[in-house]
Amino acid sequence: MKEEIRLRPGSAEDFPAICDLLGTVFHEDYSGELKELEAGIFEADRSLVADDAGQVVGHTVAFTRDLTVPGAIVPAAHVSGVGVLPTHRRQRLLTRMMHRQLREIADAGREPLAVLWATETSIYPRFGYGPAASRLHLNIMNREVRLPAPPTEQSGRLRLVDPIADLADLTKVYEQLRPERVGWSNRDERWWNFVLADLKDHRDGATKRYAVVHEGPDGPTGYAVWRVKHGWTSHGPNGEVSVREVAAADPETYQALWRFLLGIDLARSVTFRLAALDEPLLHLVDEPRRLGPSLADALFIRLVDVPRALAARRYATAVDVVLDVTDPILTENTGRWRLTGGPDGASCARTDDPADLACSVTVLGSVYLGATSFAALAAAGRIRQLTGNDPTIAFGWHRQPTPTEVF
Ligand SMILES: CC(=O)SCCNC(=O)CCNC(=O)[C@H](O)C(C)(C)COP(=O)(O)OP(=O)(O)OC[C@H]1O[C@@H](n2cnc3c(N)ncnc32)[C@H](O)[C@@H]1OP(=O)(O)O
Repeated sequence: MKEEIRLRPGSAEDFPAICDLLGTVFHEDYSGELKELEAGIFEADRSLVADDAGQVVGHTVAFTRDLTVPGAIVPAAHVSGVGVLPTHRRQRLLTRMMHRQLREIADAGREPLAVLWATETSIYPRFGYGPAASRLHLNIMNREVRLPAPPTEQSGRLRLVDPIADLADLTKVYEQLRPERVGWSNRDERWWNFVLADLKDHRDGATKRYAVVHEGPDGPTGYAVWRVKHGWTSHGPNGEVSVREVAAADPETYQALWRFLLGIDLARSVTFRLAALDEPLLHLVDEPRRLGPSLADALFIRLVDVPRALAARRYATAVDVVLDVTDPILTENTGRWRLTGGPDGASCARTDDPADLACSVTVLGSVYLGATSFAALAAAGRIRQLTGNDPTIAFGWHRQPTPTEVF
């Protein structure tokens, strides 16, 4: 009789087989540079493999990182590297791996949240992950948009740097901004290397990565990272600038960086895949239409420990609401929870009081970052509002999340 496929913790010895599996499921070559890069962030003790008689046929990993949420930085399991071999699909291996991984995260007790990027939007809501942050993909006709003229008295200047050699400047800015930027993850040296990696296979004929730092009187106030793909048509130059990341501490820096990126010579388009839904550039150029925005999903959030997660973030206004939550996987989350709090903090505890609204744990994931409203989900029939006590405003936040990296 065939043995059941068993789930077991991964180990350093499994790493080559895991890379082979990721290469097969993501249709990418996971040998060479990419394998080395993955090795730098691999957490063997948080990887989970499906083992079919000694063959790795499924995998997932949870990276140990923190995530900025409204008003706080919270430990969040960053789930990634999910795949099942084509020969083993639709046999519930993903389902088993997701259930086990969530149970392990919950039992370890470090992280009240899990977060991921999905290859297909429909995969993860069934496991309690709600789409919590969207992004804009900008495809900018750079010659068709104008920014306001720069101020005559500029306090800063731009300096071309090497993204790796001058990492200290980028890190300084990133760390200064991170507490306020919902959707940002902490980056130690390993993660900076991962994010800024410049694999030849990923360049698609473009240049290496460049970076520019905006230097103010007291040090760096922002940076941008990009590359350019050379292009030429019968009309002349047709280069494409591909922006990886822009971070700016103030409006002058933001304008200076975008003026620079949109003005790169010999380029006729600028793409930026990780713009926020309320990206300030939309309010800066004279022709926002020419930014060519299209909507895409970004972060999915899973509340692993509902009361701890709800108490960890802050709320835009005072809130006192009883939520009736359903969680078929981590059943300890199921039941009624009273959330009280506001802009200075919150607490959440079990209650027998009647509920103001009833929803799934997936819905709580969707509203957690303040980007999706309870009211919109109620209008879609995803929430049952049972009383007039509607927490939509309290759960909102003044800025949309700004996802900065796909992990
Ligand atoms: C965070 C990340 O790493 S995202 C990366 C996800 N990985 C990929 O996209 C790589 C390519 N795909 C795969 O490796 C696999 O198809 C997986 C991992 C997505 C699914 O693995 P499986 O073991 O086949 O999933 P499983 O059998 O547990 O299916 C569970 C349910 O999800 C559904 N489902 C599975 N894959 C998909 C998909 N790609 N799109 C939509 N629904 C899906 C199944 O239909 C099933 O639904 P049901 O419970 O109603 O019957």
